[in-house]
Amino acid sequence: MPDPSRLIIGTRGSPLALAQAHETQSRLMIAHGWSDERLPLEPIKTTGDTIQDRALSEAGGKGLFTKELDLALLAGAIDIGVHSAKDLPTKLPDGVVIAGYLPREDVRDAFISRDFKNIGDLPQGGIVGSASLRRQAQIRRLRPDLQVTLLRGNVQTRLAKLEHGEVHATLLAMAGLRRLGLTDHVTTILDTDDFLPAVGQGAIAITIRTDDADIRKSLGPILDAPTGYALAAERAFLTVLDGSCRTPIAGHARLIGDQLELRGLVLRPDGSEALDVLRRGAVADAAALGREAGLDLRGRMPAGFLAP
Ligand SMILES: NCc1[nH]cc(CCC(=O)O)c1CC(=O)O
Repeated sequence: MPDPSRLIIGTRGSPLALAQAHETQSRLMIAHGWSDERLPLEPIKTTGDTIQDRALSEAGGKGLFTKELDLALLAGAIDIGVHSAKDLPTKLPDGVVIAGYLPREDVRDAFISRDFKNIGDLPQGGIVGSASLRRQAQIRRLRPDLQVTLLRGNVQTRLAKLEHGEVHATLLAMAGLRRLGLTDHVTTILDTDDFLPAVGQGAIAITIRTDDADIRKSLGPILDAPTGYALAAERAFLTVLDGSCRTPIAGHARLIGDQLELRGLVLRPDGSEALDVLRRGAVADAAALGREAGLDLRGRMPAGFLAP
């Protein structure tokens, strides 16, 4: 086993990002018996962290959260990047690859409200806050009468805005709430059959320099193979459909025995139309499964379905 004197963990500075970096750090400490001094955290501010006034889909999308970490990795300022897999673009810069994923957390979304039990219980014309096109479109699909407003900021900020009555309800990933110890706020957990998560939701991806065999080896014991298969299918699915980050897309794969099952969904932003796909296949063909599911959906889409 390679034994670097230090393995620098790059992370964003948000509370959720730091929680994920700490989880990575403690898994490495346990796996190798290393001290935390050998696994320093290096918080890095990203462009995405500084944009608060617009939807990120307008400002340039997912890469805004990862570019600075990619550059730090390539410059050798950090040895690994810890990311929410959900926020990682399908295409990473040359020289950066995903080494793998930590065991996946809860993939589901949570409905959170002070006064109402679930989406169906919200009053006519009620206000739901979410910055996610996927959540906005699925809410509109279920309840065309609701008003959906942009609710940005980190998880704690959004919960505070809900508390102050800015919106009747919001949706957040269970994974983030669990990692932050905030599950007390959850009103109802939404089943994946009713509300499909984002590709990668609940998974932590670790990026490395492509040629860094030693670091890759050090990560081996903490990476989770089943999560890797599911994410290979989901990310291949997203890659086929990823013409625009303004298209609401959802996708979730899970292992059933040695089979992988993938559900995918694309919607019009106003929720007026949705197309879904369900595929099963061998784990070994995870990426092909995802690609075929994406191509299937693409073939069924009416012209103009994918936002430009
Ligand atoms: N885009 C923000 C983001 N990125 C990852 C998570 C939560 C953790 C996860 O989904 O893995 C969140 C917050 C949320 O969607 O509630």
